[in-house]
Amino acid sequence: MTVDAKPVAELPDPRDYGLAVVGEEELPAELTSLVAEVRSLVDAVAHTRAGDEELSAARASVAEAAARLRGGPRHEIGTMVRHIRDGGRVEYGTLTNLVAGPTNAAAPPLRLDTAPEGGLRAQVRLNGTYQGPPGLVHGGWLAALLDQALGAAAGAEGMPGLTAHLDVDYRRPTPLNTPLEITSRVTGTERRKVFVAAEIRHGGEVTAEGTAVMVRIDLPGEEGA
Ligand SMILES: CCCCCCCC/C=C\CCCCCCCC(=O)SCCNC(=O)CCNC(=O)[C@H](O)C(C)(C)COP(=O)(O)OP(=O)(O)OC[C@H]1O[C@@H](n2cnc3c(N)ncnc32)[C@H](O)[C@@H]1OP(=O)(O)O
Repeated sequence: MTVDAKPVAELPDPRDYGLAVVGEEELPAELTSLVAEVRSLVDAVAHTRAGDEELSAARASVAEAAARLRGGPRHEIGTMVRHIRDGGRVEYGTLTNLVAGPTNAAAPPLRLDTAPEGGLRAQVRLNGTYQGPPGLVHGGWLAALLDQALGAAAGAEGMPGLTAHLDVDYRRPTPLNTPLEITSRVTGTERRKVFVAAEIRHGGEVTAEGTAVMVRIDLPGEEGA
């Protein structure tokens, strides 16, 4: 279904919306490796069986690290990050996006690239901190992954927007600690609505799939278009 399609030829520049932008390549390697270390820390804390002495020493180290970082210069909330993806495609996302933000240690993170068959594709492996039922990925988290892949598919076609409606079907249990494939694409447009579809697969089988209506953000100067 493609009615009144209005894809934006050029990606909107978040600076036109008054948002700060940082290039992914400008993030210090020390910061990205710190984020990776914290991801590993969260997993280690979640599953540790250490004794009181070890736990107390670890708590003191973590508190000291947090104190070092808390007072320093910070990116403001809403700062966007510019990624250069395969083939030179430019993508903007929020720096601390819960699913894909490169400085968010709570994000896996998800990196979506252009798929040869069209749309976007990513591989992700979720550790035990994404657990819902025993040994399985939390359903709310699967919905978050799908939402991100759906929004990014619209964004990749120059139609960034907000999710107005999200439908998720859980087809099979999704295991932890194993490669998952995520795919997404635009299936149609109607005025400001962008229809998108996405799947999560394990071993080639769909474990969860979703569709959404994204409502395209008005570009400055085209309100009501
Ligand atoms: C800022 C600059 C950025 C620049 C570059 C960015 C690049 C980024 C690219 C890519 C990465 C993105 C990855 C993100 C992924 C995660 C996404 C999220 O988590 S989004 C957070 C959760 N969602 C919300 O918080 C929305 C809350 N809702 C709203 O704000 C409004 O309801 C909104 C904007 C969705 C619509 O409000 P209205 O006033 O603008 O528009 P109306 O006139 O109501 O609707 C427009 C059309 O949409 C339909 N519509 C509205 N709500 C619907 C619904 N729930 N279901 C179905 N259709 C709906 C309406 O019926 C209308 O359709 P008709 O043209 O008349 O046919």
